[in-house]
Amino acid sequence: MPKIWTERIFDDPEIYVLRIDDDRIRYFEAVWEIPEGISYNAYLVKLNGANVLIDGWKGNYAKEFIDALSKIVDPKEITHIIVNHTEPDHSGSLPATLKTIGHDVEIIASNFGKRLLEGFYGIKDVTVVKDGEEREIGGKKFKFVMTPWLHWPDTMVTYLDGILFGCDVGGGYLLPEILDDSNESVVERYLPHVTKYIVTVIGHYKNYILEGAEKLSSLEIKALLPGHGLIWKKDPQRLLNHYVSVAKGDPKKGKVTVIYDSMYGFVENVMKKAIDSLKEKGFTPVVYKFSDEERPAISEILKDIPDSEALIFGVSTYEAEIHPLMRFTFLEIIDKANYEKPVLVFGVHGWAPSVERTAGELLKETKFRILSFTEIKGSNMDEKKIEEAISLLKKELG
Ligand SMILES: Cc1cc2nc3c(=O)[nH]c(=O)nc-3n(C[C@H](O)[C@H](O)[C@H](O)COP(=O)(O)O)c2cc1C
Repeated sequence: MPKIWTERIFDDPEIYVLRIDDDRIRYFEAVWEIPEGISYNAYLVKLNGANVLIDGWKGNYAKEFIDALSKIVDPKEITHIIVNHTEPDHSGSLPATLKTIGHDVEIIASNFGKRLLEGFYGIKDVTVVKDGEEREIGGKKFKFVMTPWLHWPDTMVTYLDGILFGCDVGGGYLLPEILDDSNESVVERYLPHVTKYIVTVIGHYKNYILEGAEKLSSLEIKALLPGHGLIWKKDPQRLLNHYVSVAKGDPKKGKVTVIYDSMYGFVENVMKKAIDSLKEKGFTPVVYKFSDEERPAISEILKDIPDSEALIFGVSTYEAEIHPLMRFTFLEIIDKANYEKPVLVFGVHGWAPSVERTAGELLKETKFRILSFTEIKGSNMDEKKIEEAISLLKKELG
C-alpha cells in the first residue's frame, strides 16, 4: 500500500499537504524507468469561509485521495478547486472529488486548462483566470501566473502569501522519507532525481523553464509546494536555480558521458581504448553500455546529459543502420536533452562503413557540435584514430 501523508505544513494561512507515494509505478508516462517511484502532492488551504483544494492525485488513487482529504476537511465544505495543470497524474482524482463534494464548487484553471478539463472529464463549468490575475478568496489574495509548457500548454502556478503552488514546476522523482527540504543529506540525494524528472518530463520544453524562471523572479517566493516530491520551505531558490541550471545544461568540469552498444565485443574494444584515453587526459567518463548482459535505463542516461561537458557515442552498424537501442537513445537525447555540447561518434561495421551517414543524419539538425566520426572495421582497431578523436575533444574543452 503506498504511503499517504496528510500533514499541516503552514499555520497562517492554514495549509495541508496530501501526498501519496506511488511505489507501484515502474514507467512514468509509460516510458521513463523510475524504480525510485514518484509522489503526487495536492494541497488544501483552510481560510475564513473558504476551503481551497489545489490539484489532486492520479486517477487510480482517487479513493485514497477522498479518504485522505476527508481526514482534514469535510469534502462537502470545499468551496474552490484550483487546477494548475490538467495532466491526469494531478487531475485524475477530480471527477471522484466532485462527486463526493456533491455541490457547485468553483473550479479555477487557465483557458487551456478549461479546454482540457472538458476534453478529459466533460467538466464545462470552469472559471478561467488570466496571467497575473488576482482573486480574493476567504480573505486572502490568490495570484495566478501562466507558465505554459511547464509541462503542458495549460500549466499555471498559484501564489498565495509568498507560497508558490507549482504543480509540475519544482517537481522531482523519488519518494523522500521526509516532506520538506529541512535535511541536507535528503536534499543532496533527491536533487539527481529532480534532474531526471526535468529532463524526461520537461526537457523537450527546456527553454520555457528559462522563460518561466524569469517570470517567477518577480515574485518573492518563501516556499515552493510542487505536485511531486519534496516541499521547499528552507531554500526554494535552490530548487529554482537547479531547474535553470539543468535547462541551460551547465557542465561539470571533466564529466563526459559515454554511451555505446556492443553485441560481440568489437565496439567494446574501441570504447575501452577511448575511455582509457579520456581518463589519461583528466576527464571523468560516465559510461552506459547496451550488451547481452546490460541494458541501462534511458531515463538514467538522460539524467547525465545536462551537466556533461561532452558526449561520446559508440555504435555498431546494424542492418545498414545504427543498433536499434542506440537509435532510440539518440532520438531521446535529441528530443529531451538537445544542448550545445561537443560530440564524438565511433562506428564499428562488418562490411560497409555507415556511421557518418546514419548518426550524422540523426544529429544533423540538433544543437550538438560533432567534432568527429571515427569509422572502424570489426577488430581492425586503429588506436591512432581513437587517440586523435579524444585529443580533439581535449583541445575543444581545454
Ligand atoms: C544483426 C546484425 C546486423 C548487422 N548489420 C550490418 C550491416 O548492415 N552492415 C555492416 O557493415 N555490418 C553489420 N553487422 C556487423 C557488425 O556491425 C559488426 O560485426 C560490428 O563489429 C559489431 O560490433 P559489436 O560486436 O561490438 O556489436 C551486423 C551485425 C549483426 C549482428
